[in-house]
Amino acid sequence: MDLGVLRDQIDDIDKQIIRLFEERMDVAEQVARYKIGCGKPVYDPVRERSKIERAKDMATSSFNARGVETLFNQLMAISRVRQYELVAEAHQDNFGFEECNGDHVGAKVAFQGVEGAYGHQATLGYFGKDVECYHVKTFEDVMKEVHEGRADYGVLPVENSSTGIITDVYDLMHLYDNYIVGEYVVKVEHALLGLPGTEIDQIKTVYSHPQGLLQCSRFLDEKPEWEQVSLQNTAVSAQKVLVEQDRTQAAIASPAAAAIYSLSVLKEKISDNDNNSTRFIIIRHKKEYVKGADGISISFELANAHETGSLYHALGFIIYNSLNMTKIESRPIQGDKWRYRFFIDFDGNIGEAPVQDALRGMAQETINFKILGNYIQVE
Ligand SMILES: O=C(O)C(=O)C[C@]1(C(=O)O)C=C[C@@H](O)C=C1
Repeated sequence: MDLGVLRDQIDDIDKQIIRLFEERMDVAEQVARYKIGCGKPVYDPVRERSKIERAKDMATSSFNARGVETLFNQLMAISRVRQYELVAEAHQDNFGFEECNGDHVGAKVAFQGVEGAYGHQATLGYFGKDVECYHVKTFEDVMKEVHEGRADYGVLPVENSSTGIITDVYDLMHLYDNYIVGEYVVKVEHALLGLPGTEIDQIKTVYSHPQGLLQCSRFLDEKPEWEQVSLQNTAVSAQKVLVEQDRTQAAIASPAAAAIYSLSVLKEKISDNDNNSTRFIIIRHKKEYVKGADGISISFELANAHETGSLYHALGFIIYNSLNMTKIESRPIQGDKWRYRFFIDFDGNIGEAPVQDALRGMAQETINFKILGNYIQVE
């Protein structure tokens, strides 16, 4: 047996496959034009399922039947991507998002916590001083302030570099009709704060946001006798220590909070990770994006989540449009056991054709699809 001869045979077969593939794609384009004309959706799962069953039946072994299934799944996925491209050319649409200049002078901005919280730092860092900022109690309150129009913008933490995503905010982003218009990263430098004159040995109770306690777990592991109490916010914790005037209490919060609440820094830099940073999103009750926006966030659910390749197919629209996916998270869907909602970030601007094509494809082939926003990413 000669390898060269066998490879020549494979090359000949491949040539035929390529010719037939191109012929198939030509017909798929005609189907797309027909569908554009009558408004029929590109994706037809019933046709795809019956097509795959028939194709499998034509195979002569069970191994080949599985191969045919994979092959036809891919062929039809590629065919759909091309069809979506043609749909995008026929209907340029920004999914209701409008380009804006991002001017926010005089705007009202809501953040969660109290003055001196990391959310406050993010607000000042992103907007500067020419906005009117105020604080509310919970993340959901921020969502409501923005949704009901009392605030023009809201500021919410979504992710910490050491502990991962802030799950409550992810879940809320899906529930409220608000959109991400920007992001800001705050370097989190936790410190142990107490009343002036307090010795570390006197401490019995330490307050912080659950994330603050988690992010300083190595330091806290050395103090097993301390009671750890979670509060809404790091700055609320500092405020509590000031109000209660009890030297057995301490707070984990920022040095900025120490200055605001007249506390002393008993020990600085107690985070497990020196590079501890929190990413905040800036939200609005408007579908808008600034020129140069280069990051898109979306969320969706899969109708057939337990079918092999369903997530892969949804993500195929990002890959086939040569877009760079930067993040994927999943969250359980409340009340729906073992079902998940996916949150995906990828690079791009909503005005660009490949982005519109990917969005249109995913919107049609997933359920509860939402474009969460298009904004300028922070490195
Ligand atoms: O038959 C159609 O409606 C097509 O668009 C063609 C095709 C295919 O490539 O076979 C592509 C997408 C549909 O989901 C089903 C099948």
